[in-house]
Amino acid sequence: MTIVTDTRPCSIDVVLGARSYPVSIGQGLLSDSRHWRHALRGRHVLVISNHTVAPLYLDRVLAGLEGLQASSFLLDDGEAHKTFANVGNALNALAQLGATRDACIIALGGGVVGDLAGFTAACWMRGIDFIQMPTTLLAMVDSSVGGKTGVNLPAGKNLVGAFHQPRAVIADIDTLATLPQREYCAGLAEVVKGAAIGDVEFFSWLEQHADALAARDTALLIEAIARKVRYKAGVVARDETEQGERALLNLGHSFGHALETAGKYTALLHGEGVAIGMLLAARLSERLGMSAAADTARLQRLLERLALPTAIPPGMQPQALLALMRLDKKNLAGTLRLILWRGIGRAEIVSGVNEADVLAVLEPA
Ligand SMILES: NC(=O)c1ccc[n+]([C@@H]2O[C@H](COP(=O)([O-])OP(=O)(O)OC[C@H]3O[C@@H](n4cnc5c(N)ncnc54)[C@H](O)[C@@H]3O)[C@@H](O)[C@H]2O)c1
Ligand SMILES: O=C(O)C(=O)C[C@@H](O)[C@H](O)[C@H](O)COP(=O)(O)O
Ligand SMILES: [Zn+2]
Repeated sequence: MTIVTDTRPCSIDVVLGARSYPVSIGQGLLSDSRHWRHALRGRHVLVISNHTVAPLYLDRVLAGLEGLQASSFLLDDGEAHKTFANVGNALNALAQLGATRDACIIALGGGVVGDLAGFTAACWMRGIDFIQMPTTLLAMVDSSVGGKTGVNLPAGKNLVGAFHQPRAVIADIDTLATLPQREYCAGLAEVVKGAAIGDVEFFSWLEQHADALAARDTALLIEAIARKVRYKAGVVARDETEQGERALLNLGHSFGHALETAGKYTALLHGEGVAIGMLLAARLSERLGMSAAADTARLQRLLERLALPTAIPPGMQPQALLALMRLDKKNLAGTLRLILWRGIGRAEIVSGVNEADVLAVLEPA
């Protein structure tokens, strides 16, 4: 067993030419504005957060904005509020602030806040700066990195959006102290996803340390965040706008997004949908002769040890889930295009997947 004890801050670059940016991971980063204030170019700053996170951490950020014209815009909490209407409300807050083109939005919160704030930044005056300050594990390891921004429609997840990269990502792991355990575990699902797609050694490392990670060991957590961010940064640098390889980061998401939508964004957290979705993708891959049952079993065991759900919640109908999957953004020419699995560390984009095979894995066992 490898022993991990290093808790020093670290920084990982997302390399995208003139739009490159650092992802800083460590403790005490929000309170010490020397870590992020240099990324602000103009005078106007709008901090977008929500009614749960703002009472906990907004004062730390506002303290670092002294001397600037800053205000905040708060969302109600939850995935159901990642809407077009709220982008409109946030844009109005920018107008009220008198934000010029050198203004900056700071996204302080989880993936919902980050996706919506990033999209708002992409829209205001056709694009202004934004900084991601993720406060959930999921946002630290995934949504704050890579520039996918957007909102949901009643018809499905993330159907409207833009690629718009942040100027910096500041992941202050002190904020995780207040994160509920269920949300923490949902973030671990996106860590497992990275390993399942592209890093067999990382997958074994997660198996080795699953219990300590679930118990939030600080040094292991920093290492896990850094490894996942490094992996994602590499994929994004090679394929920023998902012309190819980046689609692999969607392992489990065609199923997962359908599950989240079917649950009206309240039954399952995003990471939970991804956990179940990865297993369904693994079972479908097995059915198509692409992967072995032993790999599916290893994936299921790891997810269970991280307290993640592995079964479709009762009452969700296979046909209804399939209908939602038909609207997934990866599909082309009216056929299903899914990310399937060749076993631990290897995923693949597969076009023209037969709907009968998908239905077979959606049926209750
Ligand atoms: N853009 C991307 O690449 C990308 C990647 C993955 C997920 N996503 C999106 O991210 C969203 C999921 O993000 P999430 O899991 O962070 O959910 P979330 O933003 O809803 O946050 C989860 C919950 O934790 C609360 N919270 C946040 N920080 C907290 C803290 N420090 N202490 C206490 N409570 C805190 C929030 O108020 C919320 O109730 C989904 O909309 C998903 O589609 C986007
Ligand atoms: O960054 C990516 O690329 C991802 O696919 C990361 C996913 O974990 C994330 O949930 C993303 O929002 C899904 O994107 P979408 O294009 O399927 O909406
Ligand atoms: Zn995701």
